[in-house]
Amino acid sequence: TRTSRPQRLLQAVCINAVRGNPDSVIAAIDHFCQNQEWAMNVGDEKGAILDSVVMETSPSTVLELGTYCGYSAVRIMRLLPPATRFITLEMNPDYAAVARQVIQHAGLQDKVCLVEGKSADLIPKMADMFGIRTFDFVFFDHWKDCYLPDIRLLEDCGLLDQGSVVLADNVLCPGAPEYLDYVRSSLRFSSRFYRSHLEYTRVLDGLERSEYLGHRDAQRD
Ligand SMILES: Cc1ncnc2c1ncn2[C@@H]1O[C@H](/C=C/CNC(=O)c2cc(-c3ccc(F)cc3)cc(O)c2O)[C@@H](O)[C@H]1O
Ligand SMILES: [Mg+2]
Repeated sequence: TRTSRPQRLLQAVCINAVRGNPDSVIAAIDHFCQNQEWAMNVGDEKGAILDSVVMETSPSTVLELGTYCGYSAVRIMRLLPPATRFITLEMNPDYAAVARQVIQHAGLQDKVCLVEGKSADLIPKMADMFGIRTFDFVFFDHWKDCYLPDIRLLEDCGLLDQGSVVLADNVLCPGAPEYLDYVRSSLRFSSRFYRSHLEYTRVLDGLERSEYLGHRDAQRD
């Protein structure tokens, strides 16, 4: 096929969403994925949980791993006050290009900082590149086998502070078992699971919210 699924998703946004209206962009993507083609956006059911965790955290600095088409970036940014720093990392240039246009259609292009590259390469550069000391809120929605190495990397780079919240998508489907074992057994995190469903389906899935408790030692046995 000539166009990719992200390009067809972007087309649906351009046709059906009102420029400058983030909620209409979210609705257009959800409609496209429910009625035309499934795509791996966090979706409306898990998206509502994402919204509530963002709002209760009221973060000053936000990091997202795995922009894809920009759906969760729009969901998060539409809730943030003007001064909030929002950084999203995407390794695939084609997806990044679609995401920039989706975010622009929502009118949020001045708020987004979309960096192209791999999380493991970029996380150690966050302080130097953006003068960010710590992130108050981090959303994991990239390759599931990167969740564990990347939360360890965030800790090692000192990018998590006491009270920082890491919210991870898909901990049941496709699943991130090693990540779950780690955050649930570590004395440095307090974790809780939000039961939900895989986007646009009835398949069980959920989000894990892990709050950083500070630099402690030891593991829970
Ligand atoms: C280390 C690194 N650095 C930077 N960008 C990175 C990166 N690793 C990946 N990315 C980027 O992030 C997105 C990838 C997201 C991966 N998400 C999923 O695999 C996923 C899959 C499903 C799913 C569930 C049931 C099924 F039957 C099929 C699929 C649902 C989901 O919600 C998912 O998130 C994609 O845009 C990729 O380029
Ligand atoms: Mg996901």
